[in-house]
Amino acid sequence: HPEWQEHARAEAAEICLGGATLDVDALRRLRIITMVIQETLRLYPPASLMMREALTDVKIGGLDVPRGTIIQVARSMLHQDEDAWGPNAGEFRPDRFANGVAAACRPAHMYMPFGHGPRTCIGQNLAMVELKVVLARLLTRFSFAPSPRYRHAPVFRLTIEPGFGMPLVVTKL
Ligand code: HEM
Repeated sequence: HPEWQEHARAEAAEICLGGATLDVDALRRLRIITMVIQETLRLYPPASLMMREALTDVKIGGLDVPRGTIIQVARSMLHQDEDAWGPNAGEFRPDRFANGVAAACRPAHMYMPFGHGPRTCIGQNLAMVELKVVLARLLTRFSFAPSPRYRHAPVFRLTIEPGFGMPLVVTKL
């Protein structure tokens, strides 16, 4: 999606002007980069399975779930459900997050790359800061394109990964 790479680079260039420190205020202003990260974590949630054990007998909708059952939910199914996200759920459209997660899908907790509830990811803010800093710094120095050898084949190992690696053509700007 070279057009989004360009938008993200323009934003990074403006905010990192003259090697400016990426402090809290600067990170907050990286709106396009935040949307690009959110959309990437939607389509390819690295931690793809959510697992929960029923501690008591419980009824979920019309389903009787006995105590001790392990329930696994595939995050990518929640993240691509057209009822929640609309007919373009399968497309890479970072602008769906322009007005926040609550406006991007209904109900809002259908988006959960970092999990949900009391055991939600403790490192999510650190992860978002790292991703924003690394992307902003790299985008102002280099441009990226997939190598002709790249084959799009996401696979589930412990996390969702590119099945045959991620060879890139990196050009110094
Ligand atoms: C993009 C990066 C990351 C993703 C997608 C991610 C995703 C997740 C998910 C889905 C869970 C399970 C939440 C649940 O069951 O509801 C989790 C738990 C956890 N994550 Fe992350 N995580 C990321 C980065 C990090 C980082 C940077 C740290 C630490 C520095 C971290 C530490 C943890 C810990 C300790 C838990 C267990 C929390 C608990 O059970 O109470 N994660 N993460």
